[in-house]
Amino acid sequence: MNVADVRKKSPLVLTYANFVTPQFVANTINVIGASPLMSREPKEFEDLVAIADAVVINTGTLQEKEINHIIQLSQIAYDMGKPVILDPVAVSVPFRANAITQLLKNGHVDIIRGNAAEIAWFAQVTFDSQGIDATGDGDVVKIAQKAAQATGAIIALSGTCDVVSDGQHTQTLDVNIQLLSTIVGTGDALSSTIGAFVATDVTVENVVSAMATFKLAGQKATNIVQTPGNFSGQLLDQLFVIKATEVQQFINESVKKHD
Ligand SMILES: Nc1ncnc2c1ncn2[C@@H]1O[C@H](COP(=O)(O)OP(=O)(O)OP(=O)(O)O)[C@@H](O)[C@H]1O
Ligand SMILES: Cc1ncsc1CCO
Ligand SMILES: [Mg+2]
Repeated sequence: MNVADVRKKSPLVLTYANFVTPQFVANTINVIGASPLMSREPKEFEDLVAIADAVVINTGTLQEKEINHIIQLSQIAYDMGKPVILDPVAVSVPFRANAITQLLKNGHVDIIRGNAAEIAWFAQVTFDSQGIDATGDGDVVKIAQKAAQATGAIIALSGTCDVVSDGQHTQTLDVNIQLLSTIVGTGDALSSTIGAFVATDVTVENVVSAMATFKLAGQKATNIVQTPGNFSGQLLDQLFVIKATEVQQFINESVKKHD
């Protein structure tokens, strides 16, 4: 889907959110024309997944007792035919690595969205990080392709250069918008935005469409404001008004295919 389709369909995105950024994530989903809902209560997962169009699992503040909950949530989504997007925050930290290993083994994930260091963990490539941030350097195209092949999921690697790969088809969007990395939660918001854009179909094209919409909104925001506090609000405003036609033009000009 493109952003016009998202506004028409208004998909309900169910997010198992961390406790740091749910307000920003919910607002992002709302302004693009989709419908946000957050829950961490297993007793209502069946009912919520039944009405959801996509399920996003963010493990940013996961606790041990919740590992089984996210596995259960991903299985319910799979059984009901709803796409699952995983945001594996700081996955290289041992407790998190163990939780995600269990989720991949016993649950089901369609798309993994993370920064370069997080995606490198799935590809078994060394990449420097500092907690939630990727700080290293590496071949992000190769990393995304390897991670897709290792997991069977579509990979959405974000950063200066965004990369989307299913292991065979790979597309990149290399546009530097420094202010996007100053707001904590832009990655979390992007993961849930991807949920909205793949609600009807899990495809590389739909993931690229979500990432391009987000990045172009960021670029337009930096033409208006140059500081993080104002940028955060302006990013939401630009996501609210962005047109599918201008995103398509941005994709035509800036997305490269590496097949
Ligand atoms: N230097 C950069 N230039 C351009 N875009 C960037 C840059 N850094 C991040 N982004 C964009 O910011 C958004 C969030 O990606 P990022 O890789 O920072 O996620 P993250 O590390 O998971 O963030 P968070 O943990 O704060 O949610 C994406 O749309 C990505 O394209
Ligand atoms: C700062 C932080 N800590 C755990 S989750 C999170 C938000 C970024 O994903
Ligand atoms: Mg993140």
